[in-house]
Amino acid sequence: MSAAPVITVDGPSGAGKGTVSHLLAAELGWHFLDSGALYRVTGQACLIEGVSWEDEARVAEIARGLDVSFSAAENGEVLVAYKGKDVSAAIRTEEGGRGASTVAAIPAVRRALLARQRDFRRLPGLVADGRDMGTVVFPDAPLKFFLTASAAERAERRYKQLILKGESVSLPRLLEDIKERDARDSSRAVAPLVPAEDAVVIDSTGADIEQVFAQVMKEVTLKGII
Ligand SMILES: Nc1ncnc2c1ncn2[C@@H]1O[C@H](COP(=O)(O)OP(=O)(O)O)[C@@H](O)[C@H]1O
Ligand SMILES: Nc1ccn([C@@H]2O[C@H](COP(=O)(O)OP(=O)(O)O)[C@@H](O)[C@H]2O)c(=O)n1
Repeated sequence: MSAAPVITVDGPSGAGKGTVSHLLAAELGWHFLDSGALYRVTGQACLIEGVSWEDEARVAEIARGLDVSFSAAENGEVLVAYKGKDVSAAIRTEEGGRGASTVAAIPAVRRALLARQRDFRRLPGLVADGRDMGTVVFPDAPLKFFLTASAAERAERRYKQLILKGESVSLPRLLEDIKERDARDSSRAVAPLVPAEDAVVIDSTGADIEQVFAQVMKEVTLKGII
């Protein structure tokens, strides 16, 4: 039997990857991989276990043995647990994002999480959201997207999202954070954030979710996936 098909959705923070990937997985009835959540849980596990994000050997050890589980809440939201304890809210904070991008720069951490990500590939198909889904984890995916938008617009989207969750955040600080994270993700030696050569690049600056999703569905149809 041939491997299940994969559609990859990569791009920087706040580009709309999670939103578009969820919509696409629901539309196709496919599985969904939130690879960022694995890096976020690794960062969170370090905080819980008292391991510094900079201690590469110990962080890699945590990633190798990561006791993480995903389940669906009654309201349809995805619950993420570490050692059986709900960490869904903690991993989505600004600090959670910083931790994730710090531990994600450690090559041994990326190696440790590779097989775990590939295990999500199951029939009828997988939508995979991340930074290196199309370049490293699923290079043979038949359809790859790279979503992007200006840093200012992505910071504003993130600002609204965190304010709605009741976090007190400042827009200038978020913009700095996004630029810092872009630089760290793009310049790291292993699996840097770059579009795959065969990716469809969509810049959503000034476009709303419906417009972006329509563009994505057009490509899905062109590829004959539906
Ligand atoms: N094209 C868009 N226009 C406006 N807001 C968007 C768009 N795409 C996503 N958003 C909003 O921006 C925020 C970040 O989107 P998200 O999908 O979490 O991005 P990513 O997964 O790339 O970090 C969410 O609140 C989402 O509703
Ligand atoms: N495939 C992936 C996914 C996330 N990451 C890292 O994990 C961090 C958090 O990822 P995310 O997708 O949850 O974050 P957002 O794009 O939603 O801000 C990113 O800043 C990346 O540094 C990665 O390196 N590779």
